[in-house]
Amino acid sequence: MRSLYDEPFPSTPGKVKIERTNTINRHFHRCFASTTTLFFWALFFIALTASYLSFQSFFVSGTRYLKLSWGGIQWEKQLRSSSQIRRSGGLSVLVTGASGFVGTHVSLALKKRGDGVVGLDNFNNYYDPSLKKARKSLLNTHGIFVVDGDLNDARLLAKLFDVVAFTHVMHLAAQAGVRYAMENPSSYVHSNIAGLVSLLEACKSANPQPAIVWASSSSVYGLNVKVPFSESDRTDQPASLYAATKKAGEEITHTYNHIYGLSITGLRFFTVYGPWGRPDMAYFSFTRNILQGKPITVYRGKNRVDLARDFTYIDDIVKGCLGSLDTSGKSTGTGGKKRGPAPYRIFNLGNTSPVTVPTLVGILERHLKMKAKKNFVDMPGNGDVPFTHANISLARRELGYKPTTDLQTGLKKFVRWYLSYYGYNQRKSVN
Ligand SMILES: O=C(O)[C@H]1O[C@H](OP(=O)(O)OP(=O)(O)OC[C@H]2O[C@@H](n3ccc(=O)[nH]c3=O)[C@H](O)[C@@H]2O)[C@H](O)[C@@H](O)[C@H]1O
Repeated sequence: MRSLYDEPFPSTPGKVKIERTNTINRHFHRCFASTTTLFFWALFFIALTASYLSFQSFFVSGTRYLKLSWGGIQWEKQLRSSSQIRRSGGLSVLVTGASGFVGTHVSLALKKRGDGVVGLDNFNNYYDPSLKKARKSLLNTHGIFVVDGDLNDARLLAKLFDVVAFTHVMHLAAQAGVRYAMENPSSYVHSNIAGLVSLLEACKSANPQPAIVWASSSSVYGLNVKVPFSESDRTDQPASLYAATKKAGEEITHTYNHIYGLSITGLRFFTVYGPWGRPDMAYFSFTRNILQGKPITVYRGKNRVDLARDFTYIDDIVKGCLGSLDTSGKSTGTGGKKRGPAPYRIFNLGNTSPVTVPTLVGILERHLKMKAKKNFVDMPGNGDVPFTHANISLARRELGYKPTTDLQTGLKKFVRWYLSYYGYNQRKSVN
């Protein structure tokens, strides 16, 4: 007797000869024998897949909701307590990039004088996040709550403005670093362009609208050769993507000032250094390498000319930031509508005395009591500029800005902090 398997499979289900199969197989083939039944099965499988997918997406979004690092009664309580103003005429400030170098110092200074401060930081890993966490702990011990979140999270920003009526935003969150822009260009667009717009959108819709003070950069002067750099000088020749995104930020904030009446102050920081600084910056990485006996690379410009920077100490920058907040003037809009013109300002915050990079190395050698192993290398074409030099007349006049710390003194304070933070006296390794 021939079994079913001896029969060749029919090419068309409708042509199956049912009488030559057993009962079960007959049913099986009948099911598939008509196009109507096929259609039914196809529908059934589509419905099954669709319900699986919708269940999965419900499950994923549910999990995401549960994992949110912000929200809830306790979280809102922390926000309110942190933003509490404790002096008459005080400010309530949202500090973005609060666990960054400048953000930490500005937050502490504001809190110290009785202003309310809430921090926001995404704790990204551009440099050692443990340093950012340590800064966050420092802020916590001073009663400053730092929200773990990203500028591009519009829901989070809306919630922050919902819970606290911030009078000011000190916007310091950014993708920093001039040379890293060639390695990771999209991170500059994400933070310095998209993140900025997301923040401005939230500020424009907030009621009351806060005044905004934000960090631009000396790098916007790019290939400008007129010294010292004044705010009215050319800034349309950026040398790096970092500089280009900061310049774009100046244009974007102008638009929001013009359309929505947001009060805007942009600060062009000149190579800020000091305790709790950024490990990617030259003074910091030079210190680390000198202590570890590793060589450092010192860039040189055309014809072996030394590069120079208008290195500015953190305490001076903090004074400039607070002066800017205090004099910012009000935003004029409500509910996303402009009611009148609002201030739009840009200031240089520098030290006005450029120092060459080899001189910086010499100062570090003296403070560390160790010799650096220097490798001089021609400046690579990676976005660097040969020198920076700030004209600060405008900031002096409008903000009362007056830097008082020279590089020698500032680096001494930095080295003292560095040795203590990394436990270097106990010969703990530094990464
Ligand atoms: O004012 C700004 O707007 C910017 O300041 C800072 O940029 P820069 O002035 O480039 O500081 P930084 O990297 O410390 O290099 C200092 C000098 O050391 C030289 N340099 C650097 C590294 C190295 O290995 N060797 C070297 O010679 C280098 O060629 C340069 O001459 C901020 O990082 C940036 O985020 C932005 O805020």
